[in-house]
Formats: sequence, C-alpha cells, structure tokens
Amino acid sequence: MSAPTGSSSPLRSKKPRFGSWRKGAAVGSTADSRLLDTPPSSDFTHTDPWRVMRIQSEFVQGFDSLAEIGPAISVFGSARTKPGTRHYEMGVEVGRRLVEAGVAVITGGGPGSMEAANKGAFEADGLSIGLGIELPFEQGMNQWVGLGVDFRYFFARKTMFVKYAQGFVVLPGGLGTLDELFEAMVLVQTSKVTQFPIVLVDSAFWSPLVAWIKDTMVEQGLVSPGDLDIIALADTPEEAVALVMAGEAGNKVAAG
Ligand SMILES: CC(C)=CCNc1ncnc2c1ncn2[C@@H]1O[C@H](COP(=O)(O)O)[C@@H](O)[C@H]1O
Repeated sequence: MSAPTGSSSPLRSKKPRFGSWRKGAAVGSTADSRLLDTPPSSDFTHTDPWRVMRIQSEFVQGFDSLAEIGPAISVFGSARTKPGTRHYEMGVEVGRRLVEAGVAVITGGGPGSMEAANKGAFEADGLSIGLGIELPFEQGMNQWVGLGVDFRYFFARKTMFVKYAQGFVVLPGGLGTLDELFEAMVLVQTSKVTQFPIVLVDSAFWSPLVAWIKDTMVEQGLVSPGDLDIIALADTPEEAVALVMAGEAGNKVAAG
C-alpha cells in the first residue's frame, strides 16, 4: 500500500474513491477532519448533507412512534374551521365514529378540522394521533392529541399519513387538504398503494371539483374515467365512516 503523498497541490490529482466528486475540486480537508473539527458556528446544520440526516431522523422517529398504533384512518380538513360550525361538528363526529369502529385517528395535529377529529377520537377514549408540522407561524399541537409526533418536512409527514393508515377521510379544506387528497389519489392511480379508500365528506362542497375532473380532465383524456372511482362522496360522518371502513373507493381494480 502506498503512503500518503503529502502533496500540497490544491487540486486532486486522482479520482477520489468514495461518493461523488468534481474534477479539479479543492482539497484541504477530509471527511474525518470535518467531523472532528469544532466548526466555527452551527451553520453546518443548514447544509444539504446535514439536512439528509435530519430528514432521515424524521423518518426513523415517525416509524418508531407509529409502528405499534394498529389500524388507523387519517382525517384531513381545513386548519381554519371554527369550533361550533357544521364542518367542525362533522369532524368531531368522524373522529368519534372511527374510534367506535375500532381504529385510531391520525390528523395533522393542528387547529380546525384536525382538532375536531382529534377531539372526537379523544373523547371516545380512542387513540388520537397528531402529526404536527413546523410552520413559520407557531401553532403547536391541538389539545386533543394523545400521541404527537412533530415534523420539519411536509414530505416525511405525508409518508406517515399514508403508511400508518388504511384509508383517508377528507373534510372540506383548502390547499393543504387538496395536497393530501391528491397525493393519495396519485398513489392509488399509480398502484403505489393498491387498496386505499378515500372518502370526501360533504358532497355539496366536493361535487364541483369532482365535476371539473370529470368534465374537463376526463373529457380531455388527461385522466381515465375509472380514476374517479378512487374517491367516494359522503354526506354525513356516519356514511363516511361506513364507506371508509368497508374499504369503498380507493381500489385500483375498481379504478381500472
Ligand atoms: C390557521 C392555519 C393556517 C394554521 C396552520 N396550521 C397547521 N397545522 C397543522 N397542519 C396544517 C396546518 N395548516 C395546514 N396543515 C395541513 O394541511 C391541511 C389543512 O390545510 P388547509 O387549511 O386545507 O389549507 C391539514 O390536513 C394539515 O395536514
């Protein structure tokens, strides 16, 4: 084995053996020295390689915290729904009925419809889970969360919503709700998950969106007609919970 050359050349003379490399990149530090040196500040925590570790730790923490929860349904809906409104009360009833049907309830842990579903689950003595997200404006987990996990990254959190639930119930909401809904629809459409019921509550709210998918997207050949079978519409919490527990919709076979 040859000894280190001790060359003072600022450029690498040989192709490095590990990981990726860039021709002509300056040397002067090694992985070991970067690990062992005390950095002048904590700025290193904002570099992408460091972020990978954080992202990895979010997945590990999520998997670790949720592995034992048993059957669960994720409930989504607006962060802005006010207590006492019809949609809030629907959320409470969805949470309660899911627990009565024997499953845990997972939400985003925030206010509005998330809080409502957690409240219903908590008050029914069920497992009420909140997967919180760090946001620029501090919000914190709602008071009805029994098991909480905090995330920095939306995409890590979204993996948990799907991985640890057997279906979604979606209450009326805004962009965040649509993001979660469409992610699940694409996972079913592309057979990344093969059987995953997705039930939308309040058909008056959702019908215009469904009609647009049908009349515009299907019409222009952008989605197949069968893709609409991925979702089911319900008008009451009772109907929504019955549909999601029966595994209605979200079935790739049905979606053709
Ligand atoms: C009042 C306000 C904006 C609070 C934000 N606080 C939040 N806390 C936790 N999850 C959230 C929050 N905002 C959006 N989300 C995510 O996006 C969905 C709701 O977004 P939206 O209100 O429909 O678009 C929720 O299901 C949740 O997973």
